[in-house]
Amino acid sequence: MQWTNPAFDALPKDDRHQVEHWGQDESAGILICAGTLFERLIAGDHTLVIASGHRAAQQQRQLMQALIPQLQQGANPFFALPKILCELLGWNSSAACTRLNTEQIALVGHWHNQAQHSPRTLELSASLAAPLYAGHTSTPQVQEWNQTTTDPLLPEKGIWLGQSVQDAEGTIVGHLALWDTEPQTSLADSIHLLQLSADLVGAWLPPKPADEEPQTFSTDPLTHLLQRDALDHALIRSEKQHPEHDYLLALIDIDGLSQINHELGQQEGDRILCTFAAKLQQICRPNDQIFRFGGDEFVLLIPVGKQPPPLAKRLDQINRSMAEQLKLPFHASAGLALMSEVHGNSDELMLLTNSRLQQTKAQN
Ligand SMILES: Nc1nc2c(ncn2[C@@H]2O[C@H](COP(=O)(O)OP(=O)(O)OP(=O)(O)O)[C@@H](O)[C@H]2O)c(=O)[nH]1
Repeated sequence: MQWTNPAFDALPKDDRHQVEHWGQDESAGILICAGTLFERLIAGDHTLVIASGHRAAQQQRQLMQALIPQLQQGANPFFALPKILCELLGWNSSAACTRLNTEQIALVGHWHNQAQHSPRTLELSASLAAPLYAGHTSTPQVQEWNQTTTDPLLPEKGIWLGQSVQDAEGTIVGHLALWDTEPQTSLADSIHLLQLSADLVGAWLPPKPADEEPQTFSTDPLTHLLQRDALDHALIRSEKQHPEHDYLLALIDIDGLSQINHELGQQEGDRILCTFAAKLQQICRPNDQIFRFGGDEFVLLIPVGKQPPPLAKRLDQINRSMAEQLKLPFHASAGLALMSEVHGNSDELMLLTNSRLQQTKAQN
């Protein structure tokens, strides 16, 4: 048997002998040598030896080591992954988006030039990822371009890789992307890691409860958020899951929307409602639920792990970022309460959050 292959030739002499010897021995199917995994496929008289890149395996391990602890601490995988992928693969930019509705996606994680950038809502039709959402495909997309594109994130030229994220039922719920003007990394390694990341996120997303009839709920035409009927349903479900699982309910109310409408017009009021809704969505982790409860009221229903999430701090950040973005004074008040405080009674939970909201508003 003659062994010819640049990768094989690059092995130290002793390792080459070991691989050659193993290649002729038909008893064992796998060899690990010099950190590389060799696998043998036999078809008739022909033997094909496949070496799985040592580097790919290392990158996969590093991905798990970086991502899993963050997931355990309650991080949103869509927020965490772009930084992890850029640092592992050496690309300049990465994004992880979730589908908001048929026209919009939420840019949840955005790592660019070694910094995390703010979440925002993007138009799906302008994104290079639009074809990923059009068909139920798990095939990655590769695009190279030399002129300005419609995608607001992309530079004037470069290479873009995109991979859809599907939930357990195969529904496309978002995508991951990498781009760079001149990528220095192997495209094959990058695609491979992007696919693995998408599979991990898909597996991490909460499964839809099997014991329930699928139900459709109305969405609010302005913000595309679920409404009161869906909140009632979610509260009954969380009531049933208590006391094994606790939930944090937040009732959030934009202060002075009627004044904004009066001074700046209804359209500006609408824009503020949509921007605020998108920012609330961006702080939601995969198991969190968000609803538009009334005109200027929103509700978050959040499963609580070992500790309640730092929601009050996140809402403060949203207030600051709204004021900065709108260049207007902006404040939304919140009343928070745990299901365990009211012994699993969701009606009382709503009353408690409402009274806390009123207390907070009275102090502002
Ligand atoms: N632009 C816009 N305004 C809305 C919408 N739905 C409700 N509103 C307005 O939101 C305001 C809600 O009134 P209030 O409950 O008094 O709230 P507020 O003016 O924010 O006052 P506080 O909540 O007490 O701070 C009303 O003026 C409604 O017209 C909407 O979809 N778009």
